[in-house]
Amino acid sequence: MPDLTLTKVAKSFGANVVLHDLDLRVRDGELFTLLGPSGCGKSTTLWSIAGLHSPDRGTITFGDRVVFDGGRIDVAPERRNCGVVFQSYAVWPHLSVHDNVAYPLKLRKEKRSARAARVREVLELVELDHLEQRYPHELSGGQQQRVALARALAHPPDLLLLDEPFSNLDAKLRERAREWLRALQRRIGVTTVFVTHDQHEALSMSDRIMVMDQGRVRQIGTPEEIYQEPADVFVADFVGTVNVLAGRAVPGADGTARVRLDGLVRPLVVPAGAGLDGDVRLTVRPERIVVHPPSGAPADAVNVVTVKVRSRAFLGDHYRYVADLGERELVVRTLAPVDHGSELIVELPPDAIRVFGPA
Ligand SMILES: Nc1ncnc2c1ncn2[C@@H]1O[C@H](COP(=O)(O)OP(=O)(O)OP(=O)(O)O)[C@@H](O)[C@H]1O
Repeated sequence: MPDLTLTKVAKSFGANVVLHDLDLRVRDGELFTLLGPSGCGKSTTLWSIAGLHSPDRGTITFGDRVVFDGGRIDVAPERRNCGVVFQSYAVWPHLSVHDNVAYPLKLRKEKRSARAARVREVLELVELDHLEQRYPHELSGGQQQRVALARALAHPPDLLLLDEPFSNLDAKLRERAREWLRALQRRIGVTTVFVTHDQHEALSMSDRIMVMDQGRVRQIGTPEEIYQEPADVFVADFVGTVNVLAGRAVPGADGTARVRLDGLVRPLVVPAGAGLDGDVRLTVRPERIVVHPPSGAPADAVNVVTVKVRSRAFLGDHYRYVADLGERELVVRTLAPVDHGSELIVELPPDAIRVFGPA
């Protein structure tokens, strides 16, 4: 399977600039996810790769094959050899499962016997071989989506392109579908570009994620890098839950870095070397905040503050509290049950804090 490279791909619809000189490289065999809010240009990127949109500028290559080059080269979608699955199942209602999957092979004029063998093979792959003669209306949503996937794989594609393929499935089924697809993708090793606006989906399935915002790349990294080392506040906030606290850096005489927050008596100690100056924003994940018992925090704990619980939600495996921290709110995630209105002694460990510039 080839690498996929996009170089300075730009696309506008009228005055609306949807992709700003996008650069990305998907490695051979990788499951690469485009993640971002609605309208950020994920589908436009995927469609440009598939050849369903022509970018205004830029280059797209599959390995050393140029499929798009500034309009001089624009290989037709059916010659790019991409398997594409969209959000809507887009299986033909009047064709059986077998005939849906056989269709692309028929178009390619493959021999009947080879066709039948390949259909059987991909239906086994998606675990639908026992439903070969059924029609789409006799299948569940998840099964229809697997038919669409089998059809995309029927003629082995160089690239598999998936645009929110699970969004019509309910939460439980979706979770199973993710695991199943990830295992299948690993097994067949097809280079895959996956579009979603669901951070959990992106984190759980991807080798690497590209976070997009308004047609620009915010960050490309592994799920761990994106979550633990976000490039900016947008990424930190879009992927997972994060507390964003605006404050002002104060130079520490002892070489440590500190940030003063309105309403807090003592400035917070933040990681040294954070390059602090003037207005800053701090981020801290709710699960990194340590909750101490009412008897208090150990003497060596830093950034210990008492906060008042304003609301609480029991979420089965943890409680989520929203508490007042000075003049702002702090989301805390913990197993400890605490009443609404009571006080919590919390610690914001410096290594859980990341420092960014002002908004
Ligand atoms: N054919 C089109 N004509 C005009 N504008 C379009 C067209 N397709 C997309 N757009 C606009 O381009 C922008 C990006 O759309 P795109 O579908 O790529 O976003 P997305 O990130 O996939 O969003 P979603 O998650 O909602 O599908 C949006 O502002 C959208 O309205």
